[in-house]
Amino acid sequence: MRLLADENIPLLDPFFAAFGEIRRLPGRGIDRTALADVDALLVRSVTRVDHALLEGTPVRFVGTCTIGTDHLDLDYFAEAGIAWSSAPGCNARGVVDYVLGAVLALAERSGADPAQRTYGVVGAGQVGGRLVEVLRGLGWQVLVCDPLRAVREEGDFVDLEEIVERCDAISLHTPLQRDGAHATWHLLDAERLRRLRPGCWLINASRGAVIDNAALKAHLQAGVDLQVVLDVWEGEPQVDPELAALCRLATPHIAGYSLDGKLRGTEQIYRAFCAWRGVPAAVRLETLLPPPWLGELALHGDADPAWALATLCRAVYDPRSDDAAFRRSLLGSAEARRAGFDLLRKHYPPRREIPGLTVRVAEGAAAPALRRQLAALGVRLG
Ligand SMILES: NC(=O)c1ccc[n+]([C@@H]2O[C@H](COP(=O)([O-])OP(=O)(O)OC[C@H]3O[C@@H](n4cnc5c(N)ncnc54)[C@H](O)[C@@H]3O)[C@@H](O)[C@H]2O)c1
Ligand SMILES: O=C(O)[C@H](O)[C@H](O)COP(=O)(O)O
Repeated sequence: MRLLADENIPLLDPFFAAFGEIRRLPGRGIDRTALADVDALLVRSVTRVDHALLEGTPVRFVGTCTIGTDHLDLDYFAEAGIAWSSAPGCNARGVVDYVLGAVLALAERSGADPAQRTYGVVGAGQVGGRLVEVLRGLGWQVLVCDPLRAVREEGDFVDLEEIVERCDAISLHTPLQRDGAHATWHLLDAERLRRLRPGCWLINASRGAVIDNAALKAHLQAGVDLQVVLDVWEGEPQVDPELAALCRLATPHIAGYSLDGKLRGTEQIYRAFCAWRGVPAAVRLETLLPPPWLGELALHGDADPAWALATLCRAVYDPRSDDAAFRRSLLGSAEARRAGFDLLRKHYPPRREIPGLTVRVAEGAAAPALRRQLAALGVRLG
């Protein structure tokens, strides 16, 4: 059996070497010629996998080690009888940690208390759903917009217009859907951007085109008070440096790039591949995932919970370092910027997730509040 894989997929050998030959290529370099004798294709999000790529090739299985599937032509797969799988939820926690880090950075910069804002989460699936749980667990006010969930289940959902009008921090977590009743392409268009509350924090770690980037740039250039954090960009890997300069935080589509999330992505595709082959999944991620690097910490029982929240989150991950590296990469030519976007992602420093922490809290006046907060963050209590 021959497998072709994006070279940025980690742990290919431990999970897939037993099945046959594994060839590796940059995800953007995978073409029909490379697939001429390939049975299974393993990608991340940068390879468009459709009729044009697969027609006439022997590929019968496609796995994407990512949450997003907007780069896959699923209708064509169904028509052509090609088995496929994505990795739902694999890096959702990485994105939650990114949003927390972004919120804390915006709060520090503006002097605002993050606990006093009204958060709006748009899209409450694997990522947004976890984010809502964490924010509400912290005792923060959160409005949730997810029209697809709203028709399926009881719950406290609001529409997008209410999010736009009432929230002073909005985080987008929808898939990119170009058409249909719940299309998300340019969900935040010029008109909705205009109606955002002054001083609003707007975070996009979903897909670039969920916000109309040209409209956003024009809006920011007009001097509107809007604090924007973008991890994803229309047209990436080409990023508009003028738009990036207008953002408070700008990163190269790495919100979900925790080491844990990337390895989970490969494992989930390995499991789907084994199921497709009809063989048991013998390799276990637990044996391959390194232990948390920041293991155990102790907090004084009188520690200020707001200080503890910021300190613990930042100790695990602070998106400002990714922002600084990305801004440096945007100084060169258009070609260098495009290459820089992919290089930063290819050589991304391993980062772990907040729930890997174990924290002991000594007895003290703030101990109950600290324990509640740690539980909300998903931290283990030692
Ligand atoms: N930046 C990153 O590194 C990164 C990492 C992971 C995922 N993502 C992106 O985030 C997206 C969300 O991930 P997920 O795992 O939560 O996906 P998911 O499919 O689990 O959840 C998406 C949610 O959005 C809702 N939704 C769909 N259309 C909507 C609309 N018009 N308005 C409001 N809600 C709508 C769905 O009902 C669903 O509950 C992915 O599709 C992917 O594009 C980005
Ligand atoms: O959809 C996802 O899982 C994320 O956007 C993921 O971070 C994409 O990873 P990439 O393909 O950019 O390596």
